[in-house]
Amino acid sequence: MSFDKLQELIKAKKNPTVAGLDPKPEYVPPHILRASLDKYGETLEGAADAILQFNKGLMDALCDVVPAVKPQSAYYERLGWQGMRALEETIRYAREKGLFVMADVKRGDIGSTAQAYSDAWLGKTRVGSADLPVFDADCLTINGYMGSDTILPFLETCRVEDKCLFTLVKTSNPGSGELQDMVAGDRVVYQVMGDLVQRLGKDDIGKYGYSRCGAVVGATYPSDLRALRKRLEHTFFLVPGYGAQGGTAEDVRFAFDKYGRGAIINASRSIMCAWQKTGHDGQDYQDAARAAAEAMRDDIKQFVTIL
Ligand SMILES: O=c1ccn([C@@H]2O[C@H](COP(=O)(O)O)[C@@H](O)[C@H]2O)c(=O)[nH]1
Repeated sequence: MSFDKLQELIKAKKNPTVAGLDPKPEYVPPHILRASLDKYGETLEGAADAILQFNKGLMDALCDVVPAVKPQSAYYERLGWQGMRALEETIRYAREKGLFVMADVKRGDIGSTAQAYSDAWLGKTRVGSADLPVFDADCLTINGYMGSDTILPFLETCRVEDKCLFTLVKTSNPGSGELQDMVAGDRVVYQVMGDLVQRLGKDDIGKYGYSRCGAVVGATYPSDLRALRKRLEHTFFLVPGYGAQGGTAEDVRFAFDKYGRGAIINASRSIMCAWQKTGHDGQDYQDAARAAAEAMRDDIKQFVTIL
């Protein structure tokens, strides 16, 4: 069970947080960006090289503090195929460093296309008689709002490959309530989605009590987070929205079960861009990122004890 592996890494590092890798060239310290642009010019290749070097430096600094990284595919896609190559190399490097890789791609489509996405991100692509891993993440975010036929192909790949998923349930953005909070019979839409996620995962529960089918639940709606934790006892949560979006440790404490398990809290910009607040031109970006990740861990530890 892949959430078992994640839970064990969380316990070993005493840290239920994940560092987001959402790199824009503007977030890369000037000395790294300059070196890549000198080598490749002001090109997509230059920008992709810069974000890859930045990611590697961040992972070197963070790999003994955080259990996981969450690269957000959009920041790599915007640099074309060179960006996607940087993402593939980022994932490979993370795995070499013993980090659990959560690819944030929020994919979802009809069953046959969902299968192709899950081959690409979690499984293997068949070429002749060979089955070839592609991005090979440990875990994936998906958008399951097209229904169970979208989620099931991903879940089947997870079962075969011993991996796991996070499906969007109640997202952290200001407009999430426009659709997700709509009343649907005796429930609201995000509760319907949460119940579906829990039902689809229920036959494959790991040793810590969680299925392979997790949920994304934002830190920015703490009362919904608290109610969902009670409602979805077998569903592991990915909780974005801490830090840059205003979520606090007091808010995210509701994501955990009584053993301090069942959730991982994400922060991206507040870790990656920590160097921009130190006034040292980015030469200290690794120390700054590490200090930000340790501060987040210690902040959450005030409210959550991991057993
Ligand atoms: O509801 C959601 C779902 C996903 N995200 C993603 O998490 C990070 C948050 O980044 P910060 O810089 O820590 O705000 C980003 O990759 C989002 O795409 C989310 O924020 N909310």
